[in-house]
Amino acid sequence: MCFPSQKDGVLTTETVLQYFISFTWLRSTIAFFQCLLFAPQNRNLTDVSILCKYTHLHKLELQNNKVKDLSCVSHMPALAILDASHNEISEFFGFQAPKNLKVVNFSHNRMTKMRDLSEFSSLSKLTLDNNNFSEICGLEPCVKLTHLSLANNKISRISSVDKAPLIQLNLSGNKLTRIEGLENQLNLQVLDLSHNQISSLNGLQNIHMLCLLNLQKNMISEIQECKHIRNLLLLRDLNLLENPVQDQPDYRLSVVFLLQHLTALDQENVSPEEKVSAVNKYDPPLELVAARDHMKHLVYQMMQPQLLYDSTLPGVDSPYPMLVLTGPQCCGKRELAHRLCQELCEYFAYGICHTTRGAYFGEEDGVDYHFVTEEDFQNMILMGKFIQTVEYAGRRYGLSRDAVEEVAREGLACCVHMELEGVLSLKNSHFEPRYILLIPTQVEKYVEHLKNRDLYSPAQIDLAVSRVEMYADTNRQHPGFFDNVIASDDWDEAFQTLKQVVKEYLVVEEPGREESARQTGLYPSMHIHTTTRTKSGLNQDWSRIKPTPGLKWPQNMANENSVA
Ligand SMILES: Nc1ncnc2c1ncn2[C@@H]1O[C@H](COP(=O)(O)OP(=O)(O)OP(=O)(O)O)[C@@H](O)[C@H]1O
Repeated sequence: MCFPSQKDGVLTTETVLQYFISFTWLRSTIAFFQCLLFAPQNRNLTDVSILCKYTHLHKLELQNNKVKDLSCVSHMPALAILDASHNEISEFFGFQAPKNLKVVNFSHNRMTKMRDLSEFSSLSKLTLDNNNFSEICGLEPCVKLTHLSLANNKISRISSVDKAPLIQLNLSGNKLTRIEGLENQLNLQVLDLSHNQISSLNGLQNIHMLCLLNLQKNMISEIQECKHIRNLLLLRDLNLLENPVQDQPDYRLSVVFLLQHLTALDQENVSPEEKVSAVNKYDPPLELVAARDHMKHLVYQMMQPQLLYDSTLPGVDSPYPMLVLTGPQCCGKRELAHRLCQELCEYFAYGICHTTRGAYFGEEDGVDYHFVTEEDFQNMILMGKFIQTVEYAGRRYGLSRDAVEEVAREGLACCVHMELEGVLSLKNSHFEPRYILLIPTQVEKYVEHLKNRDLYSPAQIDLAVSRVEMYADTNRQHPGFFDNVIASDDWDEAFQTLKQVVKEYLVVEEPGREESARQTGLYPSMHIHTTTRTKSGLNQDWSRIKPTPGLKWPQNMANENSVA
């Protein structure tokens, strides 16, 4: 389009005057031009040299012309804002520096090489999109540069931006293969690295102010890459569209789980429901795990032909007496369970769980555990054999109905040891055991003990130690959840306390008669002391039992043998 005053793309005085906007400020009584705006856009201008005369220009907008030479800017010492986008300029800052030049837009030009910008240290916003730069350089002196955009160039490395206090950086549409040189960008809030060939998010760990990260159309293929940005707690908006990672199963839920502070992922809001589903899937609360476990075994059990378990029938007044020792791995509960079953063998027998882990040296199949294969364990689940199961350190453990039943048939109460997840699951069942927590109170001693066992890797030791607090916390948060809590630092002491506690449960009547009864084969009546609690810690009774070793308990034994 040609203007009357514009001949062959040459800017003339008439045109200049047409587009001037001037502000007059009064300082004392003298009026003078302080700031001028000029906007001859879309005019096919090729020559703007006439602007040399306008030395007071504050803002110059020349976008969408055909300007090649910007040397006129050398005569504008007051220039603060320069927009020369969509022109044909090939020289990068080919003019003397206006002292206060702050904002420059050279996008859509023909620039190929950056140069040292020492004279342009006031620059705060620099837009260089759609040029032909293959390297970022010369920006070190720009210590006020907060916005830098170099989209759609040919840059293959991030460099030279170390000292710039960037808030926004756009390097979309380049040839980047990795994220580097951003370690010191502590203020960066918006980062656009879309349309590159980046395959890892490594390098973003330190950018703690980052709020928006665009990585659309890159080469990120692993969900685990999100771990590099997991600690960026201000990150709200992440775009991973058109990356191979999107083909991973459960991609969205996994990312939402790993980055729970996100409010938008791939240009879609992350809903609270999604966050809950993600947590329930990847780190479900213990209660949920237990409820699922219980439900699973109940369903599989119901699918089997129903058996009448005469020894462990539930009853409102007569729940089967059972003792559960719980606590972190290797806190001594297993040893104490065995010892208790030996010393109080007329009341208790050890409930042998199943496990998929291999036997340790000295362990016996059918004594410590039933050692089974993964496949056998799975089949047992499908056959409805288990009351509860857990996965611990990659191995599976389960208490079978038969294990309890075997003990019950002997007229004894079953004593088992298990982790907290097992307790939670068991609390959903009709069994109403006594739960005794054995907890290490001296962590160093506990660690020492774990190490001395020579069985556990450092990761396993860390896991076990980290769970001590979980037990303590459960005890604090849910008073009554455990019937008793015993410090397990010294196993002998712990055993004495345990025995005493258990004897308090078992109120043996007329102890003097015990010996004569034994001699005559008649056992004293004994009942388990009644206290008030429930599955969650309130109102549960242990029924009175009268064990007759070697004999099968009658179905309604508890009622028959109740001691008034
Ligand atoms: N059926 C079960 N349900 C829940 N937890 C169980 C079950 N059986 C065993 N466990 C627990 O799983 C954890 C790992 O058991 P494992 O026997 O492999 O450990 P360990 O190294 O011998 O330690 P510990 O001396 O505590 O048994 C232990 O804390 C154990 O009590």
